[in-house]
Amino acid sequence: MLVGPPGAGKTTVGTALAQRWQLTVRDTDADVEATAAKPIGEIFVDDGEPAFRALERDAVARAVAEHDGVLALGGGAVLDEGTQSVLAAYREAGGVVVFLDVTLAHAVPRVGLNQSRPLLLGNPRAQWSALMEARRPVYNEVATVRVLTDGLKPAEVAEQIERELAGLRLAREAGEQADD
Ligand SMILES: Nc1ncnc2c1ncn2[C@@H]1O[C@H](COP(=O)(O)OP(=O)(O)OP(=O)(O)O)[C@@H](O)[C@H]1O
Ligand SMILES: O=C(O)C1=C[C@@H](O)[C@@H](O)[C@H](O)C1
Ligand SMILES: [Mg+2]
Repeated sequence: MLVGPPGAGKTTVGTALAQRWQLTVRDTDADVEATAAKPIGEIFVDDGEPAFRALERDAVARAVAEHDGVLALGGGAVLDEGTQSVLAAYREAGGVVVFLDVTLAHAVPRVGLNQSRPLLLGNPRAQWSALMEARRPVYNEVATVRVLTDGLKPAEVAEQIERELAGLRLAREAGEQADD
């Protein structure tokens, strides 16, 4: 499962990982849009952020229950307490949550002025910065591992995630042997 701020590359890297591992990727933003039958920007304008967050909460719970593959979460999904419990259960069951990290200087060119991110409208730089300052502790809290994506191509991020997963697997196996 990939979490992180807008522009971290959750959708892009999630797709790359799914291709590498011959799995499918599920993106909760796409699920919310399918449920609402309109783009995220329109949900925010027509129905407001609380309505979007309620759809997102359900989308994450359904995705975790139904999908056995790569999961990319919407950037703000982890703020919801119900979702935090779902993620805790996911980790408890052996699922790995990866915090795709990125700094402002690298995130802004990636998100650009794209109108599809309603929370960044106006001043994307200031909005992204404020949002990340508030969320960074939450991303760290819910994640099993953190991967800094600055200066890395999506394929290189995917390789770094594979290395982190291999390290985790070794640590878990060593822990199991120590328990025996
Ligand atoms: N490591 C990277 N290096 C350069 N560009 C990247 C990288 N990862 C993603 N991008 C580009 O940045 C843009 C945003 O990426 P993406 O949509 O995957 O981010 P996201 O984390 O899913 O954002 P959101 O939270 O808004 O869904 C895309 O144009 C993508 O091609
Ligand atoms: O960071 C956020 O709060 C968001 C990120 C996107 O993935 C979308 O879920 C939406 O634009 C809100
Ligand atoms: Mg995305």
